[in-house]
Amino acid sequence: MPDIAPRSEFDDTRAWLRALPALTATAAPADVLGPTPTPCPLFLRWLEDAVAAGVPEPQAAVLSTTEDDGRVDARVLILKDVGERGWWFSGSVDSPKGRQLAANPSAALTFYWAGVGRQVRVRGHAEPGEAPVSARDYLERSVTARAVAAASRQSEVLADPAEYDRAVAESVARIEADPGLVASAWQAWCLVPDSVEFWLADPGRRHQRLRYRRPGPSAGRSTTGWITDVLWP
Ligand SMILES: Cc1cc2nc3c(=O)[nH]c(=O)nc-3n(C[C@H](O)[C@H](O)[C@H](O)COP(=O)(O)O)c2cc1C
Repeated sequence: MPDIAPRSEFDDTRAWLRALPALTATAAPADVLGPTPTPCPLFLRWLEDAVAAGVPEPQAAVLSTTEDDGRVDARVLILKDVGERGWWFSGSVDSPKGRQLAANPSAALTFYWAGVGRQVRVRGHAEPGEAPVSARDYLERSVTARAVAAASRQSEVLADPAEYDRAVAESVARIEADPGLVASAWQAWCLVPDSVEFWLADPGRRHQRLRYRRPGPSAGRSTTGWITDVLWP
């Protein structure tokens, strides 16, 4: 990141924001969008590229969901696994996101890897994973992370911070007494995609976009289950 003058030296916030560099990644190798039969291997290749380029926390993504009244909600979380079935993430069924997904499983995951100038958008529906998958995910967390997950009334108002400390301490004690304990609300979800878009920045603003989508019932011609389209930038 080049040296940028502090915000106070700009006329207004707008001017400061305009001065911040964006899409600074250098051009990618020509074959970087070479399509694979399904989106999963291409995603993994891109994720490997992001890791190799030192992109911080490339496994973090924005999960978008909707509320009952149609309002959109979104938050960052961690990608737990990827395979041909879909993109896995986890959290509490009692959290707002858990309730939103139960009411409407339509969801999207958005990855942005600035260091390599790439974005991936995964859209589809979230399926609750099988109980052993959720249990394994929970048990792989640290004791503290398990205790917080078990104790937390996530996203509710915390009136008294001492209440949090008490609840987590009790939860740690329960886990230490029974290390195999799995919080009943912990859930792994699989975002089963119907569309996955790969977006590649170009220094000359001729960005490249490749979208995979599952054909509708009438199309029925794809051998892999996916159709690819190049999109206008
Ligand atoms: C880098 C990062 C990783 C996170 N990972 C998770 C995660 O894996 N699962 C989760 O439930 N929340 C995770 N969070 C917290 C969520 O962003 C969010 O605050 C929380 O899940 C409550 O969201 P909700 O009220 O929409 O349910 C993470 C936050 C950040 C910034």
